[in-house]
Amino acid sequence: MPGPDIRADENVLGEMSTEPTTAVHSGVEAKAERKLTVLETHGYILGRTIGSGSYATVKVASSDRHNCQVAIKIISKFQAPGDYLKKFLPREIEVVKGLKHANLIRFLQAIETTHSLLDVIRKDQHIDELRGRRWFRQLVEAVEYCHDREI
Ligand SMILES: Nc1ncnc2c1ncn2[C@@H]1O[C@H](COP(=O)(O)OP(=O)(O)OP(=O)(O)O)[C@@H](O)[C@H]1O
Repeated sequence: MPGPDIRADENVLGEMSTEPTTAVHSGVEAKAERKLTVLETHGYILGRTIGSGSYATVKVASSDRHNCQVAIKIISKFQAPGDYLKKFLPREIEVVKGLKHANLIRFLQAIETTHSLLDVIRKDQHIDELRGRRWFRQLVEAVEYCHDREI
């Protein structure tokens, strides 16, 4: 993996939420505020795309914590094959983690995100009855649990 001028490398598994939301602050002025993305909560401000591979998109970002620019490798767990996620990617991370040389990229961290129900529906588009029934049961059980506690 090349990295001529960007020395840090970041592996991100999963997808990031970019959906905006609004929050109302107490005080004189009510101000609209955007929900932070997963990367922003880790102190990274995402920039332009600098490359793409078979299963990843690589973007440049600035890091508050590291006080430098980093490369962020974003991998969709929906799109990448199981073999890559379970075998090749962990191996790549292990190898890169062990590299400590002035002229090579340095691995900083991996962030794995989980998928929301909306992500699954967007991807699969059609939810079969078996899955729909299972999810609905889980939902009803959770609501019942809350109701039992008078919530
Ligand atoms: N640390 C980095 N610094 C700068 N650019 C990078 C860095 N890592 C990756 N890139 C850029 O992103 C591209 C995609 O990288 P990625 O590791 O996903 O795939 P690849 O190794 O090029 O190919 P493949 O997916 O087939 O193994 C690279 O070709 C390179 O241009």
